[in-house]
Amino acid sequence: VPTAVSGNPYTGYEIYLSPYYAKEVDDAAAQISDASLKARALKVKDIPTFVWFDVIAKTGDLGTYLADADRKGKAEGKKYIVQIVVYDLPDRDCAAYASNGEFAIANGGEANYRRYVDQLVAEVRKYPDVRVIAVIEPDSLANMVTNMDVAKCRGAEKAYKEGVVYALQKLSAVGVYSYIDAGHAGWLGWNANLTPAARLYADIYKSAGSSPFIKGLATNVANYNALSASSPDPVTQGNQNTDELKYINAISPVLRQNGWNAQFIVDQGRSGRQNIRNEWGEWCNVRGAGFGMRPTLSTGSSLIDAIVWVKPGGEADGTSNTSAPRYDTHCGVASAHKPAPEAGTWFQEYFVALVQNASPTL
Ligand SMILES: O=[N+]([O-])c1ccc(O[C@@H]2O[C@H](CO)[C@@H](O[C@@H]3O[C@H](CO)[C@@H](O[C@@H]4O[C@H](CO)[C@@H](O)[C@H](O)[C@H]4O)[C@H](O)[C@H]3O)[C@H](O)[C@H]2O)cc1
Ligand SMILES: [Mg+2]
Repeated sequence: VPTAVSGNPYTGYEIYLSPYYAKEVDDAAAQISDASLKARALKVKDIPTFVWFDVIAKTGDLGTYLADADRKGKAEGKKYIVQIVVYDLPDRDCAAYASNGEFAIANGGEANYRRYVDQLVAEVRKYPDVRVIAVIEPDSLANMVTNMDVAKCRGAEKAYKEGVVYALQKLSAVGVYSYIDAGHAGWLGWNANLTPAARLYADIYKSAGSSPFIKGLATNVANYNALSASSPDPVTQGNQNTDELKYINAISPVLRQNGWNAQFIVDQGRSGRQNIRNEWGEWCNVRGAGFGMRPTLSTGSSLIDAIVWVKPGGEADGTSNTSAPRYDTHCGVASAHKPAPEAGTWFQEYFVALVQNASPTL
């Protein structure tokens, strides 16, 4: 079994650029006629994002990316990281509709999920010289903290907890560094949610054997919050944790009290603009968002290993088609950019807006 580095797993490594996202951006830029806008759009190709494994059929692609990163690393005398999102729990996205997944608990979903994890692990095992960093199951455990009043979430509790622990154990055994998704300041940062959240995450960490490969938590995945806001966004009213740094500084000591010295990574892919929402709970294709802080290890906080782009900007959060099976009313609110395609599929107008609103500018 490989040995985990005690420090930041990002240090000394290049981050592999997802060919999947690079192609999406190339195709998007080809549709842009304005020369300046086109040039800015193309710059996004060089910014590392996470590859989302949202269906079991994509697990083979991990081997392709790892082989490519391995070849590049050996050719360039560099060491590469491939950033992935593990995102296929049965009854996925239990409190919403937009990202419901392929596996159902009622239809063998828990066994299918273990097979999905095993297939990812089999690919990782082939390429020991490439480092894999994984964000584990966006929204799932956060929903266990705040949405146990939703029947589908109550019904998913066992599958989510056992599934996440299984993924952590199996991925750690082949040297994958994991950051478990922990919602964001506007979700688990509220007083009522913070301590229950910290207790749950610490329990999961211990249940997974307290592996040193389980590095910590990932926050703000597919959300729009500032890392550190100069002035609080009005929607944060009532929550003293008005941005991700405040949320992290608040939850870190509670995690330590519960036996986990967790580190953090923070998604800033769509955080370039603040004050774009009417309610903090708005999450779907929020209009006015811009590409945010570029990925960096100069995070300004000893608790934060890296600023990252987890949600690839330009891939939709959910369809606005009210007759679609996965239509979620959150994708129909005033702040949601419409018309929008299905979650995960390319949303050209939204991508163009992210480029135009980028801060820092591209
Ligand atoms: O004044 N007060 O004192 C007070 C106290 C407590 C209050 O209650 C809190 O209100 C918060 C909203 O303000 C709620 O947070 C929202 O919860 C939703 C899930 O239920 C999340 O949605 C997910 O978002 C993901 C992307 O991030 C999507 O991928 C995913 O599909 C989608 O489902 C929203 O982000 C998140 O912002 C909290 O639960 C709730 O506890 C409110 C006020
Ligand atoms: Mg989502």
